[in-house]
Amino acid sequence: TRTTRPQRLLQAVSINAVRGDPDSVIKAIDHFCKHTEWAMNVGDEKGAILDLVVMETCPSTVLELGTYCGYSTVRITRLLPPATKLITVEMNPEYAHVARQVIQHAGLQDKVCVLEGESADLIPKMANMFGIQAFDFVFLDHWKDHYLPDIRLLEDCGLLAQGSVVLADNVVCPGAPDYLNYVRYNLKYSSRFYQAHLEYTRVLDGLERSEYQGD
Ligand SMILES: Nc1ncc2ncn(CCCCCNC(=O)c3cc(-c4ccc(F)cc4)cc(O)c3O)c2n1
Ligand SMILES: [Mg+2]
Repeated sequence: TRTTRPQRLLQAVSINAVRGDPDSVIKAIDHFCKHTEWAMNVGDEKGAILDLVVMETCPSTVLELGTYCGYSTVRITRLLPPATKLITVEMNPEYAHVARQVIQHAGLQDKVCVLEGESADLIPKMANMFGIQAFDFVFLDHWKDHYLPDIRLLEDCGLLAQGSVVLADNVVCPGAPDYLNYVRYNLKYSSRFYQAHLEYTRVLDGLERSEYQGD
């Protein structure tokens, strides 16, 4: 039977990337997506903005919703100090399996926990599962119409604290209008937009950075 796109992406990583070298994994995926087959990774242009926001946040607890093949997981985790942990949620078991192998190829498996399931089901269990109070950094890259309900759920579960940073991918394409409206006009957030392009294309897109101001 035909391979899937994530399996073909993983093959490109195993052939072209150096084991234990996250930057070579990132380069191998971007090369595959630019020259062989488009895939919905955050990509190199938006990825550079993601890097900057992560570095300025210096988070010790990170949550990612929507792992896909683990590209942004590797981008974020490679910037984190040793003691930190990143929890990433993926509901598609096949994507999760590929992501674990991509993350392992990068040598980052000890800093990452790939959780399989729906964000709405897993978020309420996270405080107990991991003994955490709040997330310093959250990257939203799952169903675009789940961004708003899930940021509200994070608030209700007390998983956002003053200074927590939420970065959302694709706020222009495919778009998350209800989410943008909420974070831009709600006094609980200080929000700003980073104009960019849809990964590997010239289509306009962007990231929204929203800092939680506390209850
Ligand atoms: N609730 C829950 N909990 C956990 C979960 N884990 C996974 N999911 C489901 C996530 C399904 C993939 C989400 N990502 C996208 O749909 C996406 C799409 C495009 C795109 C596509 C075609 C175009 F023509 C233009 C742009 C570009 C992007 O950068 C995207 O990130 C979950 N859901
Ligand atoms: Mg995305």
